[in-house]
Amino acid sequence: MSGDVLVYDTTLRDGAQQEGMNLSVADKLTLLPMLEAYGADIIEGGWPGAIPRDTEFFREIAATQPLTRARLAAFGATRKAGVDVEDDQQVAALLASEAPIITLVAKSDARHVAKALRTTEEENLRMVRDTVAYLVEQGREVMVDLEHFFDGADYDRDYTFAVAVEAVRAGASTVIACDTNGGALPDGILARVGELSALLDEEGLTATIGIHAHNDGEMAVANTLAAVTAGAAHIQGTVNGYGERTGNANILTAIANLHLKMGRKVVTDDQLADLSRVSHAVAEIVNIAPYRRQPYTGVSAFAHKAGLHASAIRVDADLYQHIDPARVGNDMRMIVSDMAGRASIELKARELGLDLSDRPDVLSEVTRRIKEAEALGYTYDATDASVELLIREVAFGERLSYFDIESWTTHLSGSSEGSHGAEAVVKLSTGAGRSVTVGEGVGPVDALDQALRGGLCSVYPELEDCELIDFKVRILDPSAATRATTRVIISMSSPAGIWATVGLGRDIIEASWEALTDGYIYGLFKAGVPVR
Ligand SMILES: CC(=O)SCCNC(=O)CCNC(=O)[C@H](O)C(C)(C)COP(=O)(O)OP(=O)(O)OC[C@H]1O[C@@H](n2cnc3c(N)ncnc32)[C@H](O)[C@@H]1OP(=O)(O)O
Ligand SMILES: CC(=O)C(=O)O
Repeated sequence: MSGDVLVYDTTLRDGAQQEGMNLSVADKLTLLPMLEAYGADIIEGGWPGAIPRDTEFFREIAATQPLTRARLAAFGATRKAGVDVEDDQQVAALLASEAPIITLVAKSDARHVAKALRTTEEENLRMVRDTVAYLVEQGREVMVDLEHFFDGADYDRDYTFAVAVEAVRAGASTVIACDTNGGALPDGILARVGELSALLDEEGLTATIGIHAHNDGEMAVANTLAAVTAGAAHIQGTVNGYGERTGNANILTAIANLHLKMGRKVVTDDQLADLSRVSHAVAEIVNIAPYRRQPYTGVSAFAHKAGLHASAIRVDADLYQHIDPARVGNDMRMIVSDMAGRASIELKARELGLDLSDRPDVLSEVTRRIKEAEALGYTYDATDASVELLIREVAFGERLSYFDIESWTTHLSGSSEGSHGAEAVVKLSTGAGRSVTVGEGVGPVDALDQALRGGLCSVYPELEDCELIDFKVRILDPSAATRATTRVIISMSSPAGIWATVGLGRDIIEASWEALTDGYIYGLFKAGVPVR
């Protein structure tokens, strides 16, 4: 354990219970170093014996021993009612997993014992006792997830607490109070965890108390922190809060709050500074787009849009941020929009490497043009490349110039049987002369892109590696039907990075053409090609 609260990661088990998440064995193996990187002390790998992929995962780990620091936990249930623990196939599978830690889920709500297990309260206590004692005898560390602990305690406090005591008496190192249905509030968590801690003391029992909180009331992180305040020294959660239904406590947010706000050294400073990278890397592997507004690690977590904020931030960044974003590996960003003031533009320019602090005329002109353009329908929130082209144009008195477009045309051919594709012709001139290029594509924008690339790449080979990776269309005034204004945002990538440009037009082709030409201009600029 790096600090005074142990971090137990259940991304690979409870995280994988999220709707739409489907982790292969290879995915789980790829995620392991990421979970270790942010400072997980224990990684729960899944439920061997229940889920064939998890059985395979534990086999792989036993064979390859990939963990460098964290310990591995296998998750499973207590023995079945009426079955000897030695004969329970799922308990046997937990042992076969070779995981040094086994986390058992035990019913701790009397209603679940009656309705879900359909057994007696006494038999459930025996199931807990037998399974914990047996696994401890076999040399495993055993932790017990007290399922529905908080709801159970509200219904029949004595029974819920009796299950916890039974687990500790049988040898469990840790009992985890679970808010399985995710509806608890911090006050209740604080009280119940405090009572559990006091009860274990009264009984002369020693065990770590843990917390496992679901997010159904959007309280999972708050509840986790409340439990720590009440004496929990083991927190469970998942990267980015993945998990069953609305998810689990986001372990990254919980760690950042504990470390930076509550003075609990849960991970090292270096691990803390890796939180943002891990959040995004894990999102890539599980194939779920990162949540931009995720606290601490989201790309918008330290992004400022309002002009008034920017004007104060220019003097002191801490005036409008709750922590220094670098502590969690994130960055402050300025967003330029019609809410910008001159300070926003100055800070954005600084981000781009331009000092405009003594150019009030430029700041005013860019601000004016941004507001005017946004009123027409342009958007600059997510199109930094268009913002940079505009700032440079105003600051240096002319647009970056690599080519002149003489004309472009495109047409789509079709018949009653459907569309047959599109063709475009682009006539342009560069320093190397005039060219006329034909492009063919699946649609008119694709054809225009092919023709433009064709004309440019022969002169600027730097564009060979540049590709169009995303294309978003928005009709701004749909009530105007076919006369509506269309906005297109195009994203491009090259070895130099990813950038986005915006175009506006009376139709999708005109809007795309503007975004496309700006995209290539920016690509040439990013590649360091000198202007004409
Ligand atoms: C709160 C949580 O998120 S816990 C984690 C939940 N995760 C999962 O359920 C994912 C993996 N689960 C599975 O693959 C399957 O549900 C299995 C293999 C565990 C069980 O499958 P099946 O044998 O077909 O049973 P089924 O899923 O229908 O019902 C669960 C059984 O476990 C019993 N059970 C539930 N909790 C416990 C427990 N803590 N201890 C012992 N038995 C339990 C139920 O009473 C039920 O028994 P029954 O078959 O005699 O009615
Ligand atoms: C164990 C578990 O996942 C829960 O109670 O929510």
